[in-house]
Amino acid sequence: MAVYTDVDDEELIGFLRAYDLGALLSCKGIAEGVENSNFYLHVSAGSFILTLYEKRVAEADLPFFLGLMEHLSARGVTCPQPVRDRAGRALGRLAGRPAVIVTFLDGYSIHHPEAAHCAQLGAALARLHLAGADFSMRRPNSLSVAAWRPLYAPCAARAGEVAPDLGDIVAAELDVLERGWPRDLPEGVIHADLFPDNVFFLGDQISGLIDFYFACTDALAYDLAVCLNAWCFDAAGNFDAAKGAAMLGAYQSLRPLTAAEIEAFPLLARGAAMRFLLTRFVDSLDVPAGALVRPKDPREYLARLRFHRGIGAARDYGLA
Ligand SMILES: Nc1ncnc2c1ncn2[C@@H]1O[C@H](COP(=O)(O)OP(=O)(O)OP(=O)(O)O)[C@@H](O)[C@H]1O
Ligand SMILES: N[C@@H](CCO)C(=O)O
Repeated sequence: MAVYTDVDDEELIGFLRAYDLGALLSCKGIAEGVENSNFYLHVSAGSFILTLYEKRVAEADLPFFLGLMEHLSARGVTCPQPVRDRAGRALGRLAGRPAVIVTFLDGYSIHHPEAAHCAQLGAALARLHLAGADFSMRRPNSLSVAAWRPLYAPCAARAGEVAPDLGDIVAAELDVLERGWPRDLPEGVIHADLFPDNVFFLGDQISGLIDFYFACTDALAYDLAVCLNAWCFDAAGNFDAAKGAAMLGAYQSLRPLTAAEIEAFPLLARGAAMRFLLTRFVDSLDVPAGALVRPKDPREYLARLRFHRGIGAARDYGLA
């Protein structure tokens, strides 16, 4: 997260009056993340996270995200829980933005995951998919293939600011992805942004998952492709086959992929790289003045996309 919207102490104290959390002790902005404004909230009742939702989160989608966190937690997936006010409402309004208080999770994220962390993540992702199977709400993926061209088009003229060949690669790649994107793979609830900074560890075990604000109903294997991109490449953009095998193997030990998912995987991996390349590119052109945020580098995902374009078949990822 980040801080795009400042919260005035008086207003926060007024906001907290609706809750049974006691007095405000401190509230500090969190620099990590890029999407929403987040604060460590310390009140008499303990430590919490206060989130103000920013541009990419539609207020109408919040019941899906909050309901999903409650659903998954009830099925053994450790994730933040929305705190309800005395009237039973989880969603409030603060500093002109939709706002929610969620429980604080102990743990720390691993910035340079090893193969063992990737295996843990693969298993955690499969458990999330299985736990989400009976979640009754649906939310289409608003950042899937149909969204990429409209996201890119207004910024296309500035592609050369990131890399000389970015414009050519994106143009060619969008055609391929739009033409071949698989439509009939097994679907369910996906996290869609399960990067290392959204996974907490205690010791060598995953202790919790956070940041469900891109969660949606989409192909389960696409979620795995997002994670492969986020966890199994080194800083120079080289694929680490051992990490890939660890993640894919652990996932499949709990939820084996179908033949169609395996066949589609190379294209899903290209699409996942494209999604993060584009949001990073667009965000890098428009950092709000005064925001506490460290924008993420689109070139990391250009390197991944280049790698995936050279892949012949799923077996090159270690999938048979
Ligand atoms: N429930 C929580 N418990 C403890 N820490 C949390 C919790 N939620 C968020 N944080 C802290 O806030 C930081 C930012 O949160 P988060 O990743 O959800 O933000 P975001 O802007 O949505 O980020 P992203 O760029 O991953 O989309 C996390 O890295 C973590 O340090
Ligand atoms: N996880 C994303 C940021 C949130 O969408 C990225 O690293 O680009």
